[in-house]
Amino acid sequence: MPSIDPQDLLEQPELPSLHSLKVQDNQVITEQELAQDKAAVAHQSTLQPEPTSTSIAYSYPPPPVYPPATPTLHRSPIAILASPDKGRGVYATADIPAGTLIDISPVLLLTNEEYYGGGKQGEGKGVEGSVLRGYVFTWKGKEGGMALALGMGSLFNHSTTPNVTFELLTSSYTIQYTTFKRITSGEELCIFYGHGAQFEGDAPRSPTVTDEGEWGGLGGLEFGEEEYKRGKNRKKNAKEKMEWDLEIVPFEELEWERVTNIVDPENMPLTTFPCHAILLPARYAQLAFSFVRKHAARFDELAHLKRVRQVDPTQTSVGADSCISVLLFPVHTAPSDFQCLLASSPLATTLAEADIALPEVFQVDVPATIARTDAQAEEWGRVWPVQMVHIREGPKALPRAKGWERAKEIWFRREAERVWNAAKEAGERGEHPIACHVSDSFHPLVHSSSSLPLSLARCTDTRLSTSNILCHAASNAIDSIALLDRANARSAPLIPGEPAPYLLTGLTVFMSHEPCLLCSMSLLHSRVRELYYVRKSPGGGGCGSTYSVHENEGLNHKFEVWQWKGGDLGKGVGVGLEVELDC
Ligand SMILES: C[S@@+](CC[C@H](N)C(=O)[O-])C[C@H]1O[C@@H](n2cnc3c(N)ncnc32)[C@H](O)[C@@H]1O
Repeated sequence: MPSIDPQDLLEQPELPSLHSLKVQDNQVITEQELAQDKAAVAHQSTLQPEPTSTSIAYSYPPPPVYPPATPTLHRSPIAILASPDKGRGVYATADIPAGTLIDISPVLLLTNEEYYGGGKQGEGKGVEGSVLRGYVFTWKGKEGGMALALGMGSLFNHSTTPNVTFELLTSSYTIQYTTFKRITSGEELCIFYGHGAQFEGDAPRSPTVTDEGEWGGLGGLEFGEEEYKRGKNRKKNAKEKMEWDLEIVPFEELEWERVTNIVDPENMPLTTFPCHAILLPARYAQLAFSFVRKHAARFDELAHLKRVRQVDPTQTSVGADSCISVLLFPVHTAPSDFQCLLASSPLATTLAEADIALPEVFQVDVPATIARTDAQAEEWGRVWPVQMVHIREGPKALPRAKGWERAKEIWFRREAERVWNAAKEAGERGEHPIACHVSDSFHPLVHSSSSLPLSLARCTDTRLSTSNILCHAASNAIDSIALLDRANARSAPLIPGEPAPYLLTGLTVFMSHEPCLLCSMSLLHSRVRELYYVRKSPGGGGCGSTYSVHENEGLNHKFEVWQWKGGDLGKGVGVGLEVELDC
């Protein structure tokens, strides 16, 4: 455990807070070296430790031998396992993305008096002489002294190439641990105790950070897509790459299809229903309208249609100069005795007075909906003249999306692969093979194929291991986001106008399988922006299979849902995990 605190070193150079301080190699440390050391350790807290040739070493006692695994009730995908040479260690039980807050440990403060037992530093009196020497952090709060992290926080081992950073939060008396690289399942989670950390039993060494490249920080997410690599290699400069990123992949070429029952009105095919109509000389039209108004169940049923159609008089037996067809009633709502009513109507009387026989009523198919484009109006108008209302015209109309930016398309494919593999791994661990990942949403202004949205939570179903039927993957993910929010660990949105962090507002969810009805409702209540799943869950899915929670008219939030249709192309996404949802 780092018994050295960056602030402490900076503020109290004469009293570096080492528990067992020995000077290695060089007996004398120059001020310059000390300053370098302080800067290097301070830098560690900003995830950028610098290699140093420091000769300070901190001696840690060897650990006792522990059982292979220590039980713990923990929400992060981490476990306490015996490490080959470091006692116990903290290990990832699932892939954890960079930037995931994995633990918040409360601390127990010890005064300097208690810690040093009234003696001097290095004398080994008091707590310093106990095994806790290897566990305390130098506390930088106003109280000073030492802090013992309770729980998981005391179990992170040291590495010169750590993957977890920590922050001492003096106001809440906690320490927060956050991954700063992507961690694969099974990997040990280590922090950096400080340059010069020396473990008893180690051969004397001059600690150095050998692989600077390992330090990625939050911005250094790797990007493994073949397509991207190919594209990137092809593109010579930043401008070319940006253009390549922003090229639009048309909807028809995407490996995803939208799960929706809502038909896009502009692409809607012509549908019709039968209507009763009558052929009349035009001057009697008003009488026909009055008749319809008097007897129609609902007059507005035909509001999207023009009520009359011009007819070529040479084609009719009515024999009028201007002849029209007039719509009377839709067949399905016409009064059953309307022919009798018509025969005794003012229209019939007036026609008789003009010595015109009452024309026969005939049936005609008419468009079932209003036209939304000029093309629809023209095509459908040949069936029967139809009203038209443009929905995407005028100065405020947004241009219609034709597809996704290539970078976005690559991201979605990669996330589909990741969530599918996470589900597979969960299955191999004996869980239900279902996974759910939550990320910031893609925005072409701030993201590119080499700077993709940040992943915020990666969870799998844990119903079996927790014996808790509520621990579905999506519920676990919603919980993880709530954990981040409780810790105030989410950053403000980068894009102006984007919602501030609140539940899953503005976030994108990837799932291996369509969520069950319960999880679909949880996602809806969480105000999720969009959901992408690989496989449908025909037995109990709530976003397309048994129900479409995401576009239910009666609910106060809607979100887009897309399903992977890439089949088993690529890397086997969508193959081999049949899941029977039991709810
Ligand atoms: C904070 S504890 C870490 C948890 C500890 N391994 C345990 O089982 O309780 C620090 C102790 O772990 C051991 N340790 C941590 N990092 C180590 C490393 N890189 N090599 C050897 N031992 C290490 C040392 O015994 C040290 O005193």
